[in-house]
Amino acid sequence: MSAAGERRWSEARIHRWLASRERPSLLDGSQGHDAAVLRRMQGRPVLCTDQVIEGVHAAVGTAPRLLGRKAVARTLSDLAACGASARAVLLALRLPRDWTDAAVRALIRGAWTEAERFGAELVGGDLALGVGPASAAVTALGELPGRGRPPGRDRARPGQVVLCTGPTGGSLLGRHLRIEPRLAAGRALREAGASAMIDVSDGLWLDASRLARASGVRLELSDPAIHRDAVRLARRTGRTPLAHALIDGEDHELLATLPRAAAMRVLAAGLPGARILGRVVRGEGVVVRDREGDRVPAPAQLGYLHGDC
Ligand SMILES: Nc1ncnc2c1ncn2[C@@H]1O[C@H](COP(=O)(O)OP(=O)(O)OP(=O)(O)O)[C@@H](O)[C@H]1O
Ligand SMILES: Cc1ncc(C[n+]2csc(CCOP(=O)(O)O)c2C)c(N)n1
Ligand SMILES: [Mg+2]
Repeated sequence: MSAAGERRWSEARIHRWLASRERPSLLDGSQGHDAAVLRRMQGRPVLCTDQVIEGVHAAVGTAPRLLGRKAVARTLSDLAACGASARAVLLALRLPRDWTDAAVRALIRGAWTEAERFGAELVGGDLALGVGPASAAVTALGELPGRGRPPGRDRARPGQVVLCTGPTGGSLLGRHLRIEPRLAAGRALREAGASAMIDVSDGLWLDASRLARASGVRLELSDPAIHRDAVRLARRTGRTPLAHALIDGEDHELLATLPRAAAMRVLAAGLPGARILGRVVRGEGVVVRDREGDRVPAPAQLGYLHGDC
């Protein structure tokens, strides 16, 4: 990471640079303090955390700006699965000794720019020297307006349809570094009456199975939308585009269950790329059918599981 003549990063210099940036408007306490005291929000607070590790979530040598962007985007995607809006993020960095000041600043700027794109502010974080690969952990605070029960993984009900906000597969070709957290879609789906939601991070089949298991139902999916990246990747791997669409992961589309009439309304109101993939029935597990209506056999690995790949 360090180029000839460039200085290796120092915590003191990064802190000074952070102190010089504009004060986040959500901050009620002082900037750069031990903890960020925030102004009161109207809705319910929603919290989640996620991380990006070099070599695991992104190839070693990925541009620091993209690491920061991805760390925030994948965390905001979990807020989207609750129908929440993003408000604030914290960024904890573990950085190798040979990174430069410029690289560290690029990562942090990548993170805060991504947060701001969705109306959230970077209000704090942590910096530490790490032995081994870089990692960026993001904790996000969201806000859930209204009073109704938020969507869960455990509230899919027989009779509902299954909706997915976009095509899946082939994210490893580059889309996984430019995740689009579906915050607006998550809010629209919750308002329309989605009772269960999950963001597809580990693979459509695996995440659908999690939703099915938590709810005690079966999901029947047919002819899922295949991203063009899945078709491109299939040419290299010898797998089918459908297999990539079902198991690749890091799509970060939302999978939601809701009454059919509500799904039709939300689609008619405008959710580009979204489509009804199937239905919720009594039973367990996930059944997938291809375009011809033939049942797709479940692969040995339904998606990405740390420790099992
Ligand atoms: N180290 C941990 N300590 C406490 N709870 C955890 C820990 N790791 C995961 N969980 C909880 O387990 C549940 C499932 O975690 P999982 O990582 O599958 O969800 P997720 O955050 O949506 O994943 P993704 O990283 O794909 O967004 C979540 O409620 C999460 O908060
Ligand atoms: C270098 C490199 N190798 C593999 C992958 C693919 N990958 C990594 S983590 C993950 C699932 C989501 O993670 P989590 O369960 O932590 O949310 C997937 C599909 C990648 N992006 N970069
Ligand atoms: Mg998730």
